[in-house]
Amino acid sequence: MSWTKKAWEAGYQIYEQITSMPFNQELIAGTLDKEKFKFYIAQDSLYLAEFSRALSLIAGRAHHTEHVLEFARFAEGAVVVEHALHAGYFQKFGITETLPASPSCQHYTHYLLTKAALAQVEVAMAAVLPCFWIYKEVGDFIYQQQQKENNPYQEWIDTYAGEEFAGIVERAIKICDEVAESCTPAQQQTMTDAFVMATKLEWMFWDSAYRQEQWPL
Ligand SMILES: Cc1ncc(CN)c(N)n1
Repeated sequence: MSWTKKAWEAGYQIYEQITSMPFNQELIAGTLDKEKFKFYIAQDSLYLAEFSRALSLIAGRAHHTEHVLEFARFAEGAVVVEHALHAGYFQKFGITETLPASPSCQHYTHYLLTKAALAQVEVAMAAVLPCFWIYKEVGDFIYQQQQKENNPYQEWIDTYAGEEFAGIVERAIKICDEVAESCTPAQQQTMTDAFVMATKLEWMFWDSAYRQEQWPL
């Protein structure tokens, strides 16, 4: 079995819990409170800037030239394509102020940056994979389930359920399988642990947006 199949199985229960979260169920119905979505988009903008830095770090540490180039393209895509989506929502919902990163956003971005800078590069690649793969699966799930016309969150759904994003995710999965082949079983387990941890952090990010999480102090 390929490493990515094993990793997906290891994180599958968390993925299922993500699809049933109120944030995503209400996104499907188009009933999600705009304030919660605004909070999510503002935090996600902060997230994407750091995610792009993590991808750039991985690009610089990758062993194969093709992987260097792919991660550099992923880094560009996170800022150019996904940020464009956010810019549209910033305008649509009149988001002007820059908020500080929430505890969950900060925790997640620091986790990715730490792995990108300090972990074995294959583990760093595994840590960022849920950021691609979970979003694609959640995007597809929401797209298939959506019931409402004129969903205010349609652009978001279309981006993550779209073909362009699917192509990027396919490439990220392929690279992880390629690099996992040269890892020992113990290293592959460390990759899986990083994949599962990042999947949990995805759950926390959505949960924190729904609660509009604040710093206690
Ligand atoms: C928190 C989070 N994770 C992943 C993605 C998709 N790159 C995102 N936009 N935001």
